[in-house]
Amino acid sequence: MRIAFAADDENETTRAVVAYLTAEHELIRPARSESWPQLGAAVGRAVVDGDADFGVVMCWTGTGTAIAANKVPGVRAALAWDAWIAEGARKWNDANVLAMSLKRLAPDVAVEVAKAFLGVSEPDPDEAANIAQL
Ligand SMILES: O=C(CO)[C@H](O)[C@H](O)COP(=O)(O)O
Repeated sequence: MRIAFAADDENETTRAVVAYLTAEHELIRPARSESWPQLGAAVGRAVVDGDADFGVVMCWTGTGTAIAANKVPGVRAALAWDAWIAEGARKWNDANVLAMSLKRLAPDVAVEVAKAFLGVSEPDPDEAANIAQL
């Protein structure tokens, strides 16, 4: 899949996520900046515009990039810190952008979270009515 990715800092965790996305998906970098509001918005726009299937954003907490992405109409960005939360965000919320903390997730956990998020092909149809209200 085409994954739009941005992070406002680089460390072992972001490098592990980039390596995974590059190996398993097509990595798209819609913006290079250290401004987390701009990065979150750029990834959100890439998803909504159809340039990417999903987005992954990372900042120190994950929250700022999630908020910035969610300001783009049509984006449903979810902050996730473990695989269950990430999988649930896709299944039950049809999230289209994953946000993670690059400071609090170990590299292997961040990759596991991204894999769980991107591993769900379709949201749960039982949630369709709820998702439609978002
Ligand atoms: O987690 C973040 C936003 O939620 C940022 O990564 C953190 O606040 C650092 O930002 P800056 O480099 O602009 O000081």
